[in-house]
Amino acid sequence: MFLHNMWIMFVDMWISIVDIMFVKWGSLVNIYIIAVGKLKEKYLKQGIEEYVKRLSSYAKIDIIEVADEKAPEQLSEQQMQLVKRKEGERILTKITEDMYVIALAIEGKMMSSEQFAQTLDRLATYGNSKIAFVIGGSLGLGDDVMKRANESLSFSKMTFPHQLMRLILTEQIYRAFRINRGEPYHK
Ligand SMILES: C[S@@+](CC[C@H](N)C(=O)[O-])C[C@H]1O[C@@H](n2cnc3c(N)ncnc32)[C@H](O)[C@@H]1O
Repeated sequence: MFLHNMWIMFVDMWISIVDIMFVKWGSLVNIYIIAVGKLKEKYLKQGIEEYVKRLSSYAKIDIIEVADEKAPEQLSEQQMQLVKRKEGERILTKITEDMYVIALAIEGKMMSSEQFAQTLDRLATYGNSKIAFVIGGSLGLGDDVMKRANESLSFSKMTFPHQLMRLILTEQIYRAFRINRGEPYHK
């Protein structure tokens, strides 16, 4: 009986280790990029496709687009809030309970590529196999999405167009996996 219990414990422990390694090293990491609006520019599409292809050996990447609201120049503060709320509702329907959500926001936390790589590594180590990055529309992300986010990430104090942000993000995720694997990557 004692030996039997020891054997079960050993097998359980081994399964947990294998699970952690799978999640940590990519095979079970699912990355979602939830973005407002359609990607129109061909050169951006090509760039993103290239990084998604390169990333496929590390993780599964899903890019989920939600429709944007029309946001003409002369909107009142209230109308802008409404646009962000409607877009936010669409974003939230794509987020499941088990996702770790990182909202991209200018006022979010800035980090180096190495720190970003460590963040992804830490998430994978602690079993977060579903990581969702959220990119807002032309007016940014609404309060409800920011509340749901586990953390927010800034790529600088500058404002980037949301379509370009997708390309920058996919490149940085790819760079992070290369850093975490200790694989060469041009500086
Ligand atoms: C055109 S920007 C929105 C600008 C809007 N005025 C704001 O303050 O959020 C569209 C989206 O791209 C992302 N974005 C743009 N610049 C960023 C930056 N420097 N860091 C992180 N995300 C950024 C954010 O998700 C933002 O919601």
